Amino acid sequence: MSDVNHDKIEQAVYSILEAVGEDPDRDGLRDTPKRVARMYEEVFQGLSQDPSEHLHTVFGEEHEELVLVRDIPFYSMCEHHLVPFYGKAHVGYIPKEGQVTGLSKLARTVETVAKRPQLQERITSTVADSILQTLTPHGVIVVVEAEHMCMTMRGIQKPGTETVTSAVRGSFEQDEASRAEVLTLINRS
Ligand SMILES: Nc1nc2c(ncn2[C@@H]2O[C@H](COP(=O)(O)OP(=O)(O)OP(=O)(O)O)[C@@H](O)[C@H]2O)c(=O)[nH]1
Ligand SMILES: [Zn+2]
Repeated sequence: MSDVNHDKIEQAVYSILEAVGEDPDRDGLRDTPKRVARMYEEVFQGLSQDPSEHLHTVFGEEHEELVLVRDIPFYSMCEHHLVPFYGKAHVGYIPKEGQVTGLSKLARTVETVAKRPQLQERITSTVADSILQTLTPHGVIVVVEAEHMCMTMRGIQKPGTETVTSAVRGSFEQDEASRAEVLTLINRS
């Protein structure tokens, strides 16, 4: 259930259009406040979800070695400028005691966390910590690569720059070899 208040968004968008010198009542803009309200409900739907809720599906499979889902595409909204940033997340973990979750659940966790006003660093650490707390694996590693529209279409205007963030938990923190293995697998084209 979403807590997004459509009326408030519509009023705010109407005011913004007025404030930039547009006529919010002209034909092309008349429905824009409603459209933006629907869009915000969609792109911020993660605010009403718990990222860990997806991870309770476990299979009891005794696999205590690496599971890596790489190249999970995501779209998020920069909390500073409310413009998109987007890219790929790579999620790896080493399950413990049969706590193996569904592969799609890792992508769902990324989706829930991304669909909020966000910082790339917080997406990365929230996904890692949700997996750590829910599945209590030996280790978790999350790498996120993204392009930020606030750095391309405005401001410093540097299209093509890519920001890479990582969060490393548990055994990956000490075990350099397994960390290197995951990074090699992530970068393999
Ligand atoms: N660390 C981090 N910074 C981000 C992220 N998204 C946007 N930013 C940065 O947030 C900063 C906000 O800086 P401010 O000086 O408050 O705002 P601004 O004047 O619009 O900044 P400029 O983008 O440099 O024009 C900028 O440096 C952005 O590049 C993110 O996910 N992580
Ligand atoms: Zn920004």
